[in-house]
This record gives sequence, C-alpha cells and structure tokens, in this order.
Amino acid sequence: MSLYAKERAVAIQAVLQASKVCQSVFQHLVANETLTKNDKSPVTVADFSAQAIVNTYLEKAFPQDPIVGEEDSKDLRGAEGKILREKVHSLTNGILQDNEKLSEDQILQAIDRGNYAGGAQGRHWALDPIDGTKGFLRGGQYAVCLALIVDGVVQLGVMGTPNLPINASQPDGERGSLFVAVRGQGAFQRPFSQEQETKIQFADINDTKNATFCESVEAGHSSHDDASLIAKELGITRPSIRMDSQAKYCSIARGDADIYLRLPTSKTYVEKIWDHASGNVLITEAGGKVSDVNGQSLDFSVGRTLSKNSGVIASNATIFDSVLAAVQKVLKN
Ligand SMILES: Nc1ncnc2c1ncn2[C@@H]1O[C@H](COP(=O)(O)O)[C@@H](OP(=O)(O)O)[C@H]1O
Ligand SMILES: [Mg+2]
Ligand SMILES: [Mg+2]
Ligand SMILES: [Mg+2]
Repeated sequence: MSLYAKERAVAIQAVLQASKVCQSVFQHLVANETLTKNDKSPVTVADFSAQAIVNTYLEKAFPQDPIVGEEDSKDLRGAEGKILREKVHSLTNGILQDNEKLSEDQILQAIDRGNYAGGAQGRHWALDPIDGTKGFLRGGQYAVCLALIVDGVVQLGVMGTPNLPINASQPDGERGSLFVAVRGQGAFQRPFSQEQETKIQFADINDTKNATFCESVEAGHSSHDDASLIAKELGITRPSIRMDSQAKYCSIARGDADIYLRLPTSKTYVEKIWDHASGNVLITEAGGKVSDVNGQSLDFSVGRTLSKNSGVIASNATIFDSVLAAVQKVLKN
C-alpha cells in the first residue's frame, strides 16, 4: 500500500461529504444567517457544518491526530447560539448516513477538535471548512481544504471545489471536483460524481509574457495594484482570472492559468496555515514551485499561522524565478 493511502481515502470521503453539506446549505438557506467574526470575516452555517463533518470522519479514522481548524463552536453555544446550533445540527445530519448522525453536543465537540495549536512535531491536520466564505455567499468559488502536516511539512492535501467547472474549457458544464495530492505521488483531479482520477499538471509555458494570473476577487486579501505592476514587468497582457479561495491553486495546477500571487496588503496580517496547506502540496506535485514573496518556503511548522512568511507566489517551475524577481522588484519600490 502506498504511503498515506488510508489518510488519502479518509480525507477524500470527509471533504466530499463536507462539500455536499456546503451545497445543501447554499440551496436551503438565504445569506442572512451569516455571522461576522471579530476579524470581520464572514462565517456561515455551512462553515460550522463542514468543520463538524470533516472532524468527525478524522476522529473516527485517526483518533490520536490533532486538528488545526479555522472555526470554533463559541457562537453555537448557550441560549444565544440556539438557532444557529439547531440549523447546523439539522443540516449536518441531513448529509450524514443513519448510522453516522450526531447530537448537538457531538457537533460542538467535533468542531472544537479543531483547536490544536499546530507546531513542528508529529502529525496534525489543517482544515479550512470553507475557504472563500465570501465566494460561497456570492455563488462563486469556494473550497473545502484539508491537509495532513507531518513534522511541519505538508504531506497530503485534498480540496473540494463545488462550483469549479470540471473542465475550464466547458464553463457551463458539470461542476464539482476533488483535487488530491500526496507528496511524491503526483497531483490528481476527480469529479464529485465518479471515483476515476486524472493526473493534472501545470501548463507548459516558458515565457512569462504568455502567462495568465489567477488572483483574489478581494483586493483586501491581495493587492491588485501591485499585481498589475508585476504583470507589466513580466510582459503579461492577458486579463487576470479572479476567483475566491484555494480554487486558485487548483486552477493553476491544472493549467487554466499560470501564476497565483498573494501580495500582502498590510504589514500586520499573518496568513493562516489552513488557507495554504492543501494548495502547497498540490502545486509541488503538479510541477510547480511555491514560496513567499521573499523566496522562502512556506513554513507550516510554527503554529496556526505562517508567521515566518509574507504573501505567496506559486507558478509553473520553469517561469518561477522570473516571477519571483518581478515580485521583488515591484515590492521594493
Ligand atoms: N487582510 C487579509 N489578507 C490576506 N488574506 C486574508 C485577509 N483577511 C482575510 N483573509 C483570508 O483570505 C481568505 C480568502 O482568500 P481569497 O481572497 O483567496 O479567497 C479567507 O479565508 P476564509 O474565507 O476561509 O475566511 C481569510 O482567511
Ligand atoms: Mg474565515
Ligand atoms: Mg480560508
Ligand atoms: Mg474558511
């Protein structure tokens, strides 16, 4: 059996079920149930349900493994959290099989299994139950992102992208894919609807002027102004593809676009490990390279955040050095 085969299978099942709960929430609920967290980022019933589902699957298969998850159950507790708690309870159980159903208490406990501090020793999971909550709310791109980190290095990443067309050249065709990568074993995509996996890789380009950027919709998450200066520097004339979430990593890894830049908009924001862990291994396994804006590898060993890094650059390995040089030239000015 190949390395991490069980982890891979469990992660696929967990992400698939969590993706289904997100689709179900989107169909059944209007956006007015959205909460706003202290950092002003939105969170929805679907974020909580997806975290409960993934953590439950992980606990069953790997009871010893700690989890770094984005959400916690605080807003679902007590009298104030009752309405939200009941919604999460019924939506979560709507997806689970009869023998998997969870009580309200079990859901709260499952969500809070995501409270691990992370670090350099041993293995833990990193979970973003919905990455791109803003995309989810506007019917755009979002991703359920799960990664296994061992001794500070991401070894496995699984992403579910319910709204991403399976084939970018058929934008009105079937949607919903899983992207899966294990370090040293390649990068793969499969539709939600069947188990057959297809190997994916970066587009084969060696001149940056033929490249396309894939960037955040939110200028507050990555500077659009700096990106357009870097595009000029690289001779890029094609318009950027904008989408929310780590679906950006998936898009470049299968060659829909070529370069993903996350250019810091403030000196104080620190990237979170769950926003990049699964994308990180997918990029490497699809023939790409990834670093921060200083050319340093992303360091997943320092806790829940990427406190040693600033921003992200990901591209095809062939053009990576040129992209890094352009980023550094523009950011220095
Ligand atoms: N000022 C900021 N700079 C960079 N990322 C930010 C940010 N504020 C929030 N984010 C993160 O950006 C993620 C979405 O990124 P993107 O723009 O690529 O879709 C959010 O994930 P969530 O949606 O999981 O909260 C959130 O963690
Ligand atoms: Mg968030
Ligand atoms: Mg996120
Ligand atoms: Mg999230």
